[in-house]
Amino acid sequence: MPDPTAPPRAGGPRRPSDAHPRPAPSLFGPRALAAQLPSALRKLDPRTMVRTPVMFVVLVGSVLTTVSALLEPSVFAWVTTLWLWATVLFANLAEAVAEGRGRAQADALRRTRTETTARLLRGGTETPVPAARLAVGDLVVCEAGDVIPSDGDVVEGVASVDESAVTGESAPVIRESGGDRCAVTGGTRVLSDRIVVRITAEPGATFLDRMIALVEGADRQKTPNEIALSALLASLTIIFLLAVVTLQPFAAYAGQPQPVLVLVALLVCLIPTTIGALLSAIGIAGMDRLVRRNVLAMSGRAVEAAGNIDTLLLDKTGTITLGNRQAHELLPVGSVAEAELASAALLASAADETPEGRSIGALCRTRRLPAAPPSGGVATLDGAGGTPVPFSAETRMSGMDLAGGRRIRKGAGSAVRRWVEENGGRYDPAVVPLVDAVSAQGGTPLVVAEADGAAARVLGVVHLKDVVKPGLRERFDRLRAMGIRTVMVTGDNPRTARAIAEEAGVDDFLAEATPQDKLDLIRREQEGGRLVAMTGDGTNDAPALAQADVGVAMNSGTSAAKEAGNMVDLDSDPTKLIEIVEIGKQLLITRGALTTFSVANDVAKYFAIIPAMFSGIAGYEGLARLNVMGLAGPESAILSAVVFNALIIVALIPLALRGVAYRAAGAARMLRRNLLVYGAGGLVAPFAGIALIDLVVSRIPGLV
Ligand SMILES: Nc1ncnc2c1ncn2[C@@H]1O[C@H](COP(=O)(O)OP(=O)(O)OP(=O)(O)O)[C@@H](O)[C@H]1O
Ligand SMILES: [K+]
Ligand SMILES: [Mg+2]
Repeated sequence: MPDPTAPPRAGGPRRPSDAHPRPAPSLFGPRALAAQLPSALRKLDPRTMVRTPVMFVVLVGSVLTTVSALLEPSVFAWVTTLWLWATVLFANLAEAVAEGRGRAQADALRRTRTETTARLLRGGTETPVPAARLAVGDLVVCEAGDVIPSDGDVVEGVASVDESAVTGESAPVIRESGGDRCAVTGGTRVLSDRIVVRITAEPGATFLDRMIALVEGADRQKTPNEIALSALLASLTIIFLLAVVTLQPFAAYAGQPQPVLVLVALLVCLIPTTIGALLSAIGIAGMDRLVRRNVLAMSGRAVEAAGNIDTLLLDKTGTITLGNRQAHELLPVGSVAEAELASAALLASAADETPEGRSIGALCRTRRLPAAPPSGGVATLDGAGGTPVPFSAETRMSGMDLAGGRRIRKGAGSAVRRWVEENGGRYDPAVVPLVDAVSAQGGTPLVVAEADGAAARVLGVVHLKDVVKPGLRERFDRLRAMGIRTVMVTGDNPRTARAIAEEAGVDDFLAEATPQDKLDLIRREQEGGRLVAMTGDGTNDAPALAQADVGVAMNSGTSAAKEAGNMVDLDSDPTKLIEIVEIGKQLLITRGALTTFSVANDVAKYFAIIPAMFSGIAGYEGLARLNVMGLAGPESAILSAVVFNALIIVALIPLALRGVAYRAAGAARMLRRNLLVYGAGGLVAPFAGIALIDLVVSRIPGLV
């Protein structure tokens, strides 16, 4: 058995710092681009392309120009056609590169998902079965050295577990039955001791499977913002399509109908191909940036919401504190002897599988109190037997009804007070200062009381001690600077809550909160139009995690919490939300910046092509004055615009994947700055770029 008084490690003292993000596999060099060429070619499938309407139009255009080049071959026709195909390919390349990074990680994860044999426990005997045959509810035994065959909850025992296969963190963590640290992940390895695990995942639907699907983007769906933007881009495309089609009668009237090739080139230059090509890559890259910080976002929608969070709710135990509340001292009330209190506390914990319950036995053992059980189990019932009353977050009590009629309870002061009074007793006022003293130190007081036939009475207090995670204050200060309000919610009493809230530096707290209260608090915030993030680890946090716009479950928490949230933090660091918010904001800003750039870009290209198309037509000499760039000739101008339009996609892939630089201060100011930089840049870049390309293109023999 690990020493229960040893410093806890579960999700704990890993510094809540700028933990090093996982290194990104090779970035966007020419080699990385070339490596993704095959996947980019595979994406030419029209069924895939049609999901991006803008690029689908370019694909159709490329087919049209190919046909026209075949019918009326010329150097101009073929070179332009080639560059139109390149445009489509570059768009696919952007997406392929973005996905490629996840794929490398998925491969690495797959390698850890080796074939394991589980030790299935049935009727007290063990049978070896392949992990893939385990069903939900099966019990399996895992001992030191065993790979845990599937996800589950520890129902018996305590063990240290190496979770590095999943989290990348080599320090072992404690997993134990009963509390908020009972969940184990398939593919991780038990380092010491023996645990019995109840399987909670269907084969093929384990956490590791989900993680692989996630980093691969297997079931990626467009987010609401992406859908809205796609719709906007699609309507712009239709408008320009109509504009280009109606141009033909004018040109014909002027005596120079334009060839299909030129019309397609014009259309492709006008529609927002840049953002159309990069949109999905931007979204994938955002998810990928989270993964590299050990956060698994189950949906892109959650990442977007994170960019706009107003309120962050944090659960106290296990999230703000290390989460291993341990019995630290026994405070008998009045004339009660310490041994009497110890004996009652032990009986009340005899069947309490929570870490708090078990720690009471451990305390009595280290203090060598007479009632302490010799070893192993928590307490013996002296053969008397009894009915355990398990702990629940609703009642905030646990205890035992002994066969002889004696009933013992321990729990939160307010809960035990009610119980004592309901059982005809008087809540001894002498216990109040004891409770307050424990609370003032940020500890959790558990009041112990008994009822034996006659009136109930209070015996004393068990001081459960917990430690606030280091380094939280500065991180909450940073959240405040980002305009995010932090609220701690806890089932503990208001005094304890206040002490911990002050020590950790949160803005506000809610004490004596039941799971329903947590849920109501989130709903209230949301009704005010605020977006709420919640960080939690316990089963009783699950409803709140599900209700929150961003629900970040600690990996150290229960499976219920991990199922309910839309993100899992593998480092179990409550302040990870800072990074999550930054990545969300960066995603939104990047998308906005590139959309601005793309549209501004297209406007500029208009001035390159229209004068070229109409140049040389009698009666339209005036348009030639619009040829501000002084391009060599109509063909060269059109081709240069098409080439620029294609190259700008490749040039912006790194920006789309890396995201625009994000600084915490003033999101509104940043937005304004970006509009200026990317809007003005988008207008100017094509003029310079097209003029330069024109210099090269006009030298192609046979073009003009
Ligand atoms: N094993 C136990 N037996 C009896 N009472 C307990 C036990 N564990 C906790 N309590 C009491 O119940 C209260 C609520 O505990 P719980 O762990 O549900 O808090 P919570 O809602 O998860 O909040 P947080 O985790 O943020 O502290 C505690 O403050 C304590 O007084
Ligand atoms: K374009
Ligand atoms: Mg909790």
